[in-house]
Amino acid sequence: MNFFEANFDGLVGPTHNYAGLSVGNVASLSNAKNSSSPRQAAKQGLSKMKALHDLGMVQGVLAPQERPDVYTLRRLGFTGTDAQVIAKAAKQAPAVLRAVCSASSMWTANAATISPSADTHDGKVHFTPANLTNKFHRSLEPVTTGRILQAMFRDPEHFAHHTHLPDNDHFGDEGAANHTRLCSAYGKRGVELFVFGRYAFDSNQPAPKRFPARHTLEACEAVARLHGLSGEHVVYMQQNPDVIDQGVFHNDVIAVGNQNVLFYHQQAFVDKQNKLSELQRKFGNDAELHLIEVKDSDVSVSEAIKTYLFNTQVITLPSGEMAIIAPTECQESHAVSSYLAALVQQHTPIRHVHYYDVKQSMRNGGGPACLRLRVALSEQEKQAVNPNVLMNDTLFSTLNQWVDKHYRDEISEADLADPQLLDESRSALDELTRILGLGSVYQFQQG
Ligand SMILES: NCCC[C@H](NC(=O)CCC(=O)O)C(=O)O
Repeated sequence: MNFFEANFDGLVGPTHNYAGLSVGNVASLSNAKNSSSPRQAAKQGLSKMKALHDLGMVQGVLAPQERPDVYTLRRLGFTGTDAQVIAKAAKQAPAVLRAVCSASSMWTANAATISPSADTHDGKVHFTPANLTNKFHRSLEPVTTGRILQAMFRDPEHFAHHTHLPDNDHFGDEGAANHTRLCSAYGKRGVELFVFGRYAFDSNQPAPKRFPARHTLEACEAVARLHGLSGEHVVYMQQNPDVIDQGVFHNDVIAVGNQNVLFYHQQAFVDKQNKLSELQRKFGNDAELHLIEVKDSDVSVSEAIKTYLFNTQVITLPSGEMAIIAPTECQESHAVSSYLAALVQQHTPIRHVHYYDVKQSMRNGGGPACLRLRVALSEQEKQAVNPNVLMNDTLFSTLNQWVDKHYRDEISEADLADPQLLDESRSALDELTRILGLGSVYQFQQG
């Protein structure tokens, strides 16, 4: 049977803005309060999806969330009509309003952790939405994420959905941004590498001092249990606390893997040699495991953060060769573009580099890899996916027209208080659920 990896990219929502909400994420803080372009952001994302589709990849779309989140504002004590709730929040708690307007669900690498059927105890694909507890604006995502994933992967014969982990920092879970699956082939049992930032129940262990470690070991272990993974095929690695303190808020800012390639920075991990040996042992001998380590002397951690060299997608093309999907920021950096030009000449499976402009997302700290959620599927499982969410030429033009119809060219901080924005967002999403055949996944549709 044919197996492959499908990428589900987050469609950028109509309220995309720069609110400086993510302490520890350098780009988010440095672009705080700049004006944004939701229309351009959505189109940049769609162009990347279409480009991957055109490269012969299976590409899907993950719908955005309803923002502003007036339900959360009501839980926080703001009352009246929806317009009054927004007006009161704008006046009394502008920082809270900014948070409930975030379009952060676009970074679907944080939507969930997914284990393909070859790895799980019951031969189903398992999904656990990430609770994203560390940031208030992101903690609003998991319930709707779970509903959207269920509307995309409906068939219980093939897909098992779990509830997100308990909403507490002890089980802080940032999803697939901290999860990498290595395997000799997509249909073969792989090694699932879970990367965490700190130990929740042991304060003697290393932890960052300046910026938060969002993801705990205990969350990783819980997801591995829920998905029925065998201990012999799981590796837990701690992220180097010093790099978290420099702004590496997720592992996918400093490492990325695909099949038999792990591409990472010299400073990415604690106890690196031992952990890489464990990974090599658990990976087995079916294929050669390529551990591509980037040295400080080639690319510094700060250059990696600035360019998002590791927030690239490493994909296997239909030809079997691998390509790196990189943001144009990598092309603009001499150190990084020359590193990549040399890399594709070496003896690794990575043979191509493609650059795409996702600047609207990059300014909030989200590169190509943040924008996608990977799901390894068999042909039969793919047949069971809601077909309306899969990218093709028609869906690409339908979604571009939909963006043109509903999205603003520009949003600044003051616009978030405009009650019209809620109406615009709801009519856009209502139409989107019809385009993507999702049913009533949003709270405003549930009456
Ligand atoms: N995987 C990339 C995630 C980026 C995301 N940025 C944000 O939420 C910034 C939002 C703002 O500041 O407006 C985060 O830090 O979780």
